[in-house]
Amino acid sequence: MTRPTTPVADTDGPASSPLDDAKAQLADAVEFLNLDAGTHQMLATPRKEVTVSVPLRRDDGSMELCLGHRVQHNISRGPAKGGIRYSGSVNLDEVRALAMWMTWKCALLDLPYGGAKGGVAITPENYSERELERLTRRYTSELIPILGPGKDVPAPDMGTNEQTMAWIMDTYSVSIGYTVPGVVTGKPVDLGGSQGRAAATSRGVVYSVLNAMEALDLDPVGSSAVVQGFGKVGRGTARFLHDAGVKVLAVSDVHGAVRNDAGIDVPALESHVDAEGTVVGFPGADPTQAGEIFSVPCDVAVPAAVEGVITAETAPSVQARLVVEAANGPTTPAADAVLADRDVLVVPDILANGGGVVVSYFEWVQGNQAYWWTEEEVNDRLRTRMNKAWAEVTTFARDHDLSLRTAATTMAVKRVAEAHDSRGLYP
Ligand SMILES: NC(=O)C1=CN([C@@H]2O[C@H](COP(=O)(O)OP(=O)(O)OC[C@H]3O[C@@H](n4cnc5c(N)ncnc54)[C@H](OP(=O)(O)O)[C@@H]3O)[C@@H](O)[C@H]2O)C=CC1
Ligand SMILES: O=C(O)CCC(=O)C(=O)O
Repeated sequence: MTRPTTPVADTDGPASSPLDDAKAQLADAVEFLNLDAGTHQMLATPRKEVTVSVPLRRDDGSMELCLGHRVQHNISRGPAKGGIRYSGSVNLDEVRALAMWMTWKCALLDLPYGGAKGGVAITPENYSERELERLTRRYTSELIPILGPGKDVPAPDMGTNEQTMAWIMDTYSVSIGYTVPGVVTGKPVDLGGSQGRAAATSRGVVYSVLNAMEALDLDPVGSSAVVQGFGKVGRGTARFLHDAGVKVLAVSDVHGAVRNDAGIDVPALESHVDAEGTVVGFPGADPTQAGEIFSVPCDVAVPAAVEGVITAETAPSVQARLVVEAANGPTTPAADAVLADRDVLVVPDILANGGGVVVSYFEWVQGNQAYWWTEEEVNDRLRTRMNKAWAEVTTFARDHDLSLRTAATTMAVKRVAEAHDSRGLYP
């Protein structure tokens, strides 16, 4: 199927940029913690940013210049950590926001990492596999001085996957002169990837859904959900919700959306997507407006695509009792306020989608020890970490009368600021 030139967005456009949103969330935490202006500025500013022009030889012999970025937002608690995104909408400010969210996510989940994100402004569907390999290798070569298992460890994000990580690992290793599996996570299992990493983000999202349902006294069996995005995260989330007895009423991707109020047969939809490359045309559901997916009446709405899709304008039409953020930054601060007024509980991205980086950490730990865990061990440890973070955030929110987002961000910011201070006065 041809990719639409204008992506199907669920709003008329974000009311604020992801970086504005991330900075507003940080400001709330800084205010609560009463941090000084200098510390606020330090936390609001990336420690290192690299922008590279990547010359790409297309298969037809022509040359194209692609712009790539890597932003290391913070390294106070350990090496920078975070995914690499390939998308036509990548820009430096977006990468800055995503890197800042990674810092808070790693701190919240108590991982020994700072935060980073990378991106290349290309639409991967428009490139052949050989072109993507050349692009990835050249982008990696440009970044080699700032990457490394103790410096900055990329992982997959939108538009990238295990294969991308294998190319990065190989390019880095060839340059260093020996194999360095710990330079990336989210690798193929036969190259030192972890069991359970591919499904970890979705699994963690569903643990968050189940924890939040328990808090709202909602029985998962027979409850209902909608999922925006049917990629690595959205697809697994829909599948695990289905497995937990939740009826998935609607899903969308960049091409459109499908809806079945009796509940979509998610495994059948997965087979359809494997064959057709999109949810559109699935015979077990009706076509519906992708832009209206969050107005479908249901218990849980899961944004699992891009930032800024729930805005002050669209939040009043959200029908769910719960929004669980599988995507990074899907809800703007103005939308948060609208949802709070309407008693819609929002489980924030840095908590809800933390399962991916938790298992990336497990992959890094296993690689460092050259000792591999079973998938069951990985999933058990993931669940323990997610449940611990859920308990900590909900307790902090209750004790201080904060939203889950402000509680989570505040806890994370406090940990990062304290790590910075502990390292001494002249770091
Ligand atoms: N991968 C990971 O481990 C983690 C990812 N995340 C976040 O989860 C989100 C999804 O990432 P991931 O699943 O890896 O990415 P993928 O590239 O695997 O999938 C993205 C999905 O979103 C769809 N999509 C893209 N733009 C839109 C749009 N405007 N409206 C509706 N659907 C859209 C895509 O459609 P199509 O298939 O048609 O292209 C695709 O189904 C991102 O916000 C990412 O940062 C967070 C934590 C970890
Ligand atoms: O696994 C990782 O290191 C990071 C995944 C990611 O990019 C994210 O959590 O947003």
